[in-house]
Amino acid sequence: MDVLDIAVGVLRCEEEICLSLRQKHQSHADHWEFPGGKIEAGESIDEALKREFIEELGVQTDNWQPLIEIPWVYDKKGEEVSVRLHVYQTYDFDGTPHGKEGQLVRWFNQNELRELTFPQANQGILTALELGDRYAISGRFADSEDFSARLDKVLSDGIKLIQLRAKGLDEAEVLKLAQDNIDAIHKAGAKLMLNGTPEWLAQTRADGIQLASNQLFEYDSRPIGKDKLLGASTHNAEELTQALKIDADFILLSPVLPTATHPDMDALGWEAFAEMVKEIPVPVFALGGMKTELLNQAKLNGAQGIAAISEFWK
Ligand SMILES: Nc1nc2c([nH]c(=O)n2[C@@H]2O[C@H](COP(=O)(O)OP(=O)(O)OP(=O)(O)O)[C@@H](O)[C@H]2O)c(=O)[nH]1
Repeated sequence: MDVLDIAVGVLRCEEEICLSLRQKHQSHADHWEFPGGKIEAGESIDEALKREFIEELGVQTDNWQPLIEIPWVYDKKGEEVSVRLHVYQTYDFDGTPHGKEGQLVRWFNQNELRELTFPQANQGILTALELGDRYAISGRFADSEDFSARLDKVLSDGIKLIQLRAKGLDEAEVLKLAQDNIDAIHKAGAKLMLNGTPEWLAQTRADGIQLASNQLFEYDSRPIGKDKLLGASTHNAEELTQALKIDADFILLSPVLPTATHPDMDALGWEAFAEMVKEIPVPVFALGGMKTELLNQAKLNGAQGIAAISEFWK
């Protein structure tokens, strides 16, 4: 099947994002979209974005940075159409965006986006915009006071996504840790993922659950509501497929590099990681041997960012 390569641009101004409403004669009529369009033969993604923003919105743009790449297959009047959305973002533009093709163009605050109707493939873009590029997983701690102190350090480092993982503790102890620390996490504008079950999640104000790879196969469909985040931990193609089947919002793929936490597992390496991520329409964090200085390399290989225990949990 031929794949249509589409350049998609997230134009940002402080907390706001510029969207266009698709018109009656287009597919996905009356859905909001990030402006963009098909990449023409011989054009780079950057050139396509600059051209589309002049043609559709009358603005000059620059400094486009990659956000996420989304492979998707749409059904168009009974025929399968395969697209690859190359999603980039920028804050750098000149002029006032307006609908040059008669379309409605509007700025929305980022936290209004979940209320709007988008083409289905855009779910991964919304998640990519909401999650940061560093995901801290809790490691060792002596007691609850020590946990809070280490968590404070993570938050003061500006990390916005944290997983509470405490394998030695029972349900009541994990839930208590979540309850005792959730206000500090939310105050810092961060989100808490529980390494646990949907039942645990229901008893807390945590923002989502992170399912271990073996848990993924306990479900045939998404085990929690859309108002919470579903993270899936994976190591191979089979687990990735299952993660998508149960509608995970984002994925951890590991081990990318050798890691002391799982010395028995072979590392994937960046090349295999990038190949696998290319097939995934939601954000994927690289895990295993990750260090802050590898963040750019992770992004170049298609990752949302890096996840780590020892690098972030000091
Ligand atoms: N520009 C843009 N396209 C998107 C988004 N999400 C998404 O699935 N797409 C899909 O990517 C394709 C965009 O192609 P286009 O903008 O050049 O073409 P078009 O509207 O004339 O396409 P059509 O032939 O599907 O009506 C469409 O199939 C569209 O549904 C998005 O946020 N922005």
